[in-house]
Amino acid sequence: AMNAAAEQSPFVEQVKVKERGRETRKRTVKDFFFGRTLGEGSYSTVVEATEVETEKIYAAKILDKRHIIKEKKTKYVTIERNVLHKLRHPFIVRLHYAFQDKQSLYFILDLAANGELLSWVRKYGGLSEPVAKHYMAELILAVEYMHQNGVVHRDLKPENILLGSDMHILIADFGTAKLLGENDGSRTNSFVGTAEYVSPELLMDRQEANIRGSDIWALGCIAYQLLAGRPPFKATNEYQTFQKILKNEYEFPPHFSVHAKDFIRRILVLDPNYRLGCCFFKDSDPDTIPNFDDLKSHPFFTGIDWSNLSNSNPPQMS
Ligand SMILES: NC(=O)c1nn(CC2CCNCC2)c2c1CCc1cnc(N=C3C=CCC=C3)nc1-2
Repeated sequence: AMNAAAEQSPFVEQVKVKERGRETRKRTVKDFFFGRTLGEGSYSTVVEATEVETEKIYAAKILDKRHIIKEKKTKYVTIERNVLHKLRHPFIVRLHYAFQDKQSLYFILDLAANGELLSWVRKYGGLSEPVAKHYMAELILAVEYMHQNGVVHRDLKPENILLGSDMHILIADFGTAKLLGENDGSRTNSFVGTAEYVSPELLMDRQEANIRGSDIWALGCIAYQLLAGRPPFKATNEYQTFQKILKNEYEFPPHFSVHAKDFIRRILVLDPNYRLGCCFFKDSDPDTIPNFDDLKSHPFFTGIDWSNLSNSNPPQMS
């Protein structure tokens, strides 16, 4: 043990850090070379970033401080940083470093080298059932983990489901996430996701919406889209799309299997009380740890080895 005086000296601090063996030296902008742009947000840009010392390649999400303050988004950025810091899962982009300079915040994240799942769905005009089933299974494990850690994504869609170099998914963009149980004082959920994936209850009454059920509704829309090549509720404008959602107006293309249709039908139910996977909805005790067993046990997932997904080789896209 060290005496009190020794504890205070900065040198000792360094020694302690080294003893911990984790390389926790604070990174700065100078530690990275920034390359091609991967995506632009309203107040952030995502670029490839190579760590000079290790030559490891990451994705750097660079957020403009002045713009965040001007647009009053500091709360969202704080939530995103806390969520990214908290979540550790093979199917969710990890935050490796966070630092700032005078004008920007930097989140150094896993790079998803194979881009958006959406591009693959578009390329094949919809995926085969074995491939769609595999990716829905990965997505269900990732969303179950998020919900069990009190995080609701709120904007799940194929654009935010990325693919790593190993072709496993990496869920991105927690800029719209909500941390359950944190009463941040905001009564209404001011945020609504992307039109095609918004749940009916969120459209009807934001206050009452159990936003975890909204992530599950989005899973139903994504399952449909992976197989059909397009989302179930799509119209010429947002208002028409919302009408289709509220009237539960969608059809299945002929190639959908009986199990695929049944799985999607049981999720795309207007009343979240009767939606597959929303069992937590009934007992309103907020501390119930949600589990997605009702989703995982559906016959659509026959053949999926739930305990080994992140180690398995994803099926060839087709
Ligand atoms: N908003 C984000 O947090 C974010 N945005 N992107 C790029 C977007 C491009 C448009 N669609 C949504 C994602 C990323 C991240 C997280 C971290 C992240 C990690 N890897 C990639 N990789 C890409 C590779 C090729 C094309 C697009 C993205 N992208 C991101």
